[in-house]
Amino acid sequence: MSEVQPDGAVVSGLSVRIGEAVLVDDVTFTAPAGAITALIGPNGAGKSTLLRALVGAVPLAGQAVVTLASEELTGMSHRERARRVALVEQDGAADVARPVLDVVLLGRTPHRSRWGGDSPGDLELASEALERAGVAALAERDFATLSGGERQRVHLARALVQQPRLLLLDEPTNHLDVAAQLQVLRLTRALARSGMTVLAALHDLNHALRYADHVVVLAGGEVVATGDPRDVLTGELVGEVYQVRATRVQAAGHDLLVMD
Ligand SMILES: Nc1ncnc2c1ncn2[C@@H]1O[C@H](COP(=O)(O)OP(=O)(O)OP(=O)(O)O)[C@@H](O)[C@H]1O
Repeated sequence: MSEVQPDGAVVSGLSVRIGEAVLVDDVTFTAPAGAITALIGPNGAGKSTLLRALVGAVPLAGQAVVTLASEELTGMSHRERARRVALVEQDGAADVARPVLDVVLLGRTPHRSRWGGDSPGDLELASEALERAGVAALAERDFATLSGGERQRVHLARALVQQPRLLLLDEPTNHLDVAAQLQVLRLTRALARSGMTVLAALHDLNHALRYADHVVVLAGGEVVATGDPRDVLTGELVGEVYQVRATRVQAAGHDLLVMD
């Protein structure tokens, strides 16, 4: 499905410049609600920069407008935006010497009054998120002692308790073993099916083909294609964008890309 739904995210004319360098160049696309949009493109294409720009972590150049469910995100305070948008970064903070549960509860910060502590509802959300991310057994562990894959899933749990409408994932399967990759991709699909707008930078094009409903292809900071992954991710386009030989095949009932 790739038709535009009004309650998704609409990004229009988004650019990021640092000094003379144009990292993201006048990017326009839609991420439909209730769907996973895969953001793909070679190393250095601008994927992480774009995701960070959507949470206000890097300044925008020019006249960008970003709306989510018809509300304009650009111009919102950090706190207002954080109630609506969560980002799980590729290598989130690693050296936090606090129990995992406390790290996950940080996701409630934008919803809390300035002086409020953790409510029973917050604790319930945190334990549910730890369960869904497959790391409930780690709740009492010191976050700094976790493996890369465990940390990544705890960061995902933190993003879930933020209860975002728009979930941004930067390489969510990066440090994960194959079983954990599938668990995270299936969880992501379930979140999208429950109405969330998910925008995920993915390196594995076969994950994009299998799990994404919509794809945005970025190269050199520009959008070069958007649409249904099965239409967009042809051998020809992938070959051109990544400068490889790519062929689409069918195996075990799935579309697959084989690269050499
Ligand atoms: N502070 C900076 N100053 C100049 N260039 C930068 C800066 N930060 C990032 N870049 C460059 O911007 C480009 C986009 O980087 P970005 O991390 O967004 O790419 P990406 O698509 O996420 O890459 P990857 O797949 O390798 O994670 C890269 O060429 C990077 O070197």
